[in-house]
Amino acid sequence: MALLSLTAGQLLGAALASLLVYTLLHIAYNLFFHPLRRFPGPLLMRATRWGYNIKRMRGTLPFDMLDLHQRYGPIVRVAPDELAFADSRAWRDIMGHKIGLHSSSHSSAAGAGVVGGSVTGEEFAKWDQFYHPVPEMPRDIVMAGREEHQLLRRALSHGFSDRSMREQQPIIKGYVDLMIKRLRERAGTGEKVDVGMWYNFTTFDVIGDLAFGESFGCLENGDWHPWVKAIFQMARAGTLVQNLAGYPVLLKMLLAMVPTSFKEEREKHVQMTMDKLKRRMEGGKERPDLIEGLLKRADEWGLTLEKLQANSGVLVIGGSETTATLLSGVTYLLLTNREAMKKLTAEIRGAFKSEDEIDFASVSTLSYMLACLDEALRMYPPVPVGLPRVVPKGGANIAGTYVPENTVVAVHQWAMYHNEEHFKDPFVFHPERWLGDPAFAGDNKEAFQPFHMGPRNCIGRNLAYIEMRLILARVLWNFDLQIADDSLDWMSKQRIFNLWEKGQLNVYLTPVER
Ligand code: HEM
Repeated sequence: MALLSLTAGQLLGAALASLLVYTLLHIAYNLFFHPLRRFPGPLLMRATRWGYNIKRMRGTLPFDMLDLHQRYGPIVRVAPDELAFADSRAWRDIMGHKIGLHSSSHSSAAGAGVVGGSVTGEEFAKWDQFYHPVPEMPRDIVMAGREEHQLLRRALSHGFSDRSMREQQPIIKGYVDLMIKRLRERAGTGEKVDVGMWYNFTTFDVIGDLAFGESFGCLENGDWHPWVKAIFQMARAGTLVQNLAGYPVLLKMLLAMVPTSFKEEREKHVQMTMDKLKRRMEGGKERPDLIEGLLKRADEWGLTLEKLQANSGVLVIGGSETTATLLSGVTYLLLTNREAMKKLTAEIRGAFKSEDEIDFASVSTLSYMLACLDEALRMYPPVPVGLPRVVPKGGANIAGTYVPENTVVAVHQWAMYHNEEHFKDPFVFHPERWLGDPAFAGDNKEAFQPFHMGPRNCIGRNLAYIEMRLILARVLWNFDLQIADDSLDWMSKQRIFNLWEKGQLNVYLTPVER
């Protein structure tokens, strides 16, 4: 027995020693022989991916990226095989690589022009360890490979066209009406209201309806739907899964440790969305929503219900949390910049004679509001992290620098937009910078790509703008807002686990008497 345990002990020792030697050799390779060895970065990040992973787990990665760029310059080696770029040329080089396509403009149909474009060169693939860390999960449009992506994008683009959006107006307006009604019930009572939560309820109900044919009932019930709640609960766990994606054995062990109750809960949610989708399908294919285009092609392409459900789900996550985040951000920034709030309130209240006049077309004429939204997108980008791509075979030139194939590359939005190289007074809310104020003539607007560019840019960009404009206009038409003391440092105390961990944004609402 003693001999056996000694042998086992020796075996364990040998295994540990081999692991140690392997790790040291690996670190030595990363530091002295790796093709990226000439790029600057902190020792721990160049030596192992754990430097990066720890920052991600702490929820500070996007902020740390700014420090790293300030210390090491516009290209930083943030992991042995990964570079971060703070040079605006990198957007086009990474996202629009060798592709004769343009980034969408405010007036283009949700980037739909990109859909019809022809891809002539090698696209930078999305990095699976970030986008698809659990191989068993079905791929949706965001994580699909190039060919599948093109098909899905073409089918979905129909629902994002100007015409579809006009037809969706009554659906969206219905939820905004309900949001205002709910806020009115709570306004003027002296009770503070978590306005961020109400924005989330509204955008989830809107996109839930447009993607699944039914809302989540958040506004109706004044409460989070479990499916929506689960997204936030998953955010932190998601970063852990991403960190372990490079270690399949550890990842399997982690996934095996997930409690059965949690798995059951997840199954329940999947089933619930499947049921919603089935009801949507039974209602017929013709409905001016976001999923109609895909349903029409489902039979022809042999799309499974699972695939349809994954794509509806990603529309909800991609389209709701982002929009609600920006609405919370712009509200906070206006509440803490009284002059801007005064100007915007005057613009909205001076533009309309009655609330009925506030619609898709009329809100699009409010230029100060657009500047406020853009400035909020700069200071509080809903996608603050860098979304990693992989350099294709043969390598590529990015921002004037040759980068070898298989390198993971990303532009980190929050860090890019708070960099003085690109924006004057980056930590101050200045909507005027988007209105041609000469004081900001030196700003580098090319650096600003909150919806990304190229064939995989945000398909919902125009929908997002219209929704944000409509909701903000209606809120400021109806209420005077004052921030509650416990939310004064709302923005500065947040951390980021892919998504902003927003916390409550408490305000006092006073109905405007007319
Ligand atoms: C302020 C709001 C929004 C922001 C900042 C935003 C940002 C982005 C970004 C940065 C991407 C690129 C993701 C990547 O490279 O992997 C993206 C993709 C996408 N967004 Fe948005 N988004 C917003 C609103 C919306 C809305 C309202 C929808 C509609 C449901 C939507 C649906 C999508 C979809 C489906 C994709 C994937 C497109 C593709 O891969 O072809 N987004 N978004």
